[in-house]
Amino acid sequence: MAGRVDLDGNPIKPITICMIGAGGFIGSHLCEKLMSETPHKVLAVDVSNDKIKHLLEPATLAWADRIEFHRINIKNDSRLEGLIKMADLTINLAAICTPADYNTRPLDTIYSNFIDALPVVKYCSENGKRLIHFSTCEIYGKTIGAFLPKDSPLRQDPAYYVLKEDASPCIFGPIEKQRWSYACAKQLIERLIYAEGAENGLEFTIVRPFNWIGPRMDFIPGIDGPSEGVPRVLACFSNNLLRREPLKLVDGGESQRTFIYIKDAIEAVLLMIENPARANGHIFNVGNPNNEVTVRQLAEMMTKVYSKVSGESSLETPTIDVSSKEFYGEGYDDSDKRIPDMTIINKQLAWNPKTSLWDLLESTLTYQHRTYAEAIKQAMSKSTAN
Ligand SMILES: NC(=O)c1ccc[n+]([C@@H]2O[C@H](COP(=O)([O-])OP(=O)(O)OC[C@H]3O[C@@H](n4cnc5c(N)ncnc54)[C@H](O)[C@@H]3O)[C@@H](O)[C@H]2O)c1
Ligand SMILES: O=c1ccn([C@@H]2O[C@H](COP(=O)(O)OP(=O)(O)O[C@H]3OC[C@@H](O)[C@H](O)[C@H]3O)[C@@H](O)[C@H]2O)c(=O)[nH]1
Repeated sequence: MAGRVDLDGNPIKPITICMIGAGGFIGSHLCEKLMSETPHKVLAVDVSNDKIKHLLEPATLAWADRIEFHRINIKNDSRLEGLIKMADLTINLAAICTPADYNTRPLDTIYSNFIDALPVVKYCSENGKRLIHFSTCEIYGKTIGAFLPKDSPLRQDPAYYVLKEDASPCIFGPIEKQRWSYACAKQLIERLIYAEGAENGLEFTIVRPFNWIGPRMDFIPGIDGPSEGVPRVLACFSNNLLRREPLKLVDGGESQRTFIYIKDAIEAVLLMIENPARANGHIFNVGNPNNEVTVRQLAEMMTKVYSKVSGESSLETPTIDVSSKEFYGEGYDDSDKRIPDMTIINKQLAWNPKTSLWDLLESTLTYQHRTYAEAIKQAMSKSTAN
């Protein structure tokens, strides 16, 4: 760790980071990176620490004095301001961020993504502390191209679909499509942070993740999460593969996504943490434009990769179609296509993703198989015995 320098060749000084939502998917990978590769200290705030237990125990771990867990619900805990004051930088990851919740629990979604984030912004601004806030690629909503006729040649023109931080509009559906409650709440908190920067000098960076995936994402229903719960697509498809049931394609699986390996994305976040002069005042897309697939293609690729890593044959009927109403309920809607423009992050942080979709699925599904296959087998044999 000695002799670490930033992108401008200046030595990096150890800092204290208040990380809110540190016990989640992204937080767990960020904590791991900070502990193993940097001298920084983390005040890890979350309601749960299951995903970072391996970093907290035993007390003999090399970094034991650099990470502290605080079980705090930021909705109602007066200790939050003290922790933000103690830190040099606050990173806010806390949110409800699974699409199945957006249309079924819109109030919780809006409170979590807007109201609960307000005190964090306020404490940072009032105490002159830097903030890295996690927003989302959903902020772009639908592409302009989605409104063109299906056979329009303009649909092939990147001007109609590539998503640029400083140029693309935010296009959401009508209010009754409650899917957009999340994107809209994230948009308003972005605008508030931006305004705090403009009017009160808050030093901020906003991150817009584009479908980061990897180990520890969400939960496997009935194993380490509620049996009726619906996680994001990686965990849904992993669950289907582990149980040898067909993968469900919502509305034909035609939507497109670009997936990025969590470890590539974490490299970008570390650059933001350690290069404040280059990151402050910016909004960054963080994704992998080279890894675009339709959800159907993702299902096909995951089926192949899982068969390779588990040694099990694929099902004769690997996928089935399901309507969004049946799968998510009333008020669901979808983003059609998400390709991040990379100009700003390339220019400011000289960062690029590295891992192909096949490779990232191979390491992630190896983890899923190793972690869950046995537990699923036991749960399934128990339920057939009953
Ligand atoms: N993973 C992605 O691809 C992705 C994409 C776009 C945006 N994001 C954003 O990144 C952030 C982190 O996402 P993630 O994938 O790690 O999700 P996650 O659900 O795994 O992590 C969120 C964490 O925040 C915690 N949390 C929520 N409310 C809290 C509260 N009131 N008090 C304390 N802790 C609370 C949860 O317990 C959880 O551990 C979110 O803001 C999300 O909107 C993620
Ligand atoms: O079993 C499933 C699950 C999901 N899907 C589809 O797969 C696509 C991706 O779904 P995900 O659950 O990963 O979530 P989305 O990409 O739509 O949204 C995510 O985007 C970025 C973040 O802000 C959030 O983590 C989440 O809103 C959607 O089109 C969804 O309808 C299926 O076809 N089958």
